[in-house]
Amino acid sequence: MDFKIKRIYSLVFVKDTLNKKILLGYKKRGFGKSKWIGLGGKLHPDESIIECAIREVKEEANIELTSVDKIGYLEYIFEDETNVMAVHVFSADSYSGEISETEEIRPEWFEYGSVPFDKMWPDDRYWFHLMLSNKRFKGHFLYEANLENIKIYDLSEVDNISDI
Ligand SMILES: CNc1ncnc2c1ncn2[C@@H]1O[C@H](COP(=O)(O)OP(=O)(O)OP(=O)(O)O)[C@@H](O)[C@H]1O
Repeated sequence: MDFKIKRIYSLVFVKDTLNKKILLGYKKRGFGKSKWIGLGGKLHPDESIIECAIREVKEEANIELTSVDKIGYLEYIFEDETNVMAVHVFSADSYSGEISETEEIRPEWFEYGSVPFDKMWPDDRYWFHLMLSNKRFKGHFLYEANLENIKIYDLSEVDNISDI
């Protein structure tokens, strides 16, 4: 039998909607090292996924989100791995404080048209346009064991947050 253990994560995209810019973080260590990613991380025991999103953004970029909107759900399966990553995706367009670099992440603003896909997780190319245009979506991606190639995937837009 093939048991999979689900690990739950938040993934937060802070947007400057006026200037059409998105905040990404250069991951300095750990899983996804040297990639540009959204902010976020593992759900801690006894916190909600929204609390997790807010905590991770504070830990990684030193800002306090004042609104978060749940916009997506993604599952990642890696060949030869027992863990499934279940990722709750959020967008946020208001915060307090000054964005600054932390031990784990170097945050930087990118114009919507200049997102560095070649230095990001390959699946981001599939759903980023949905996230940038405020669509809601869900999807599953099966990665080869090398963590570079996507073997199969599905992705769909959803109308309702409750369908995510
Ligand atoms: C495979 N394709 C992927 N595409 C897009 N984004 C991906 C991703 N895989 C992971 N992510 C995100 O990257 C962050 C890692 O978080 P990660 O560093 O592992 O968590 P956390 O900060 O809790 O860990 P440590 O405290 O360092 O152990 C987390 O937001 C997660 O959603």
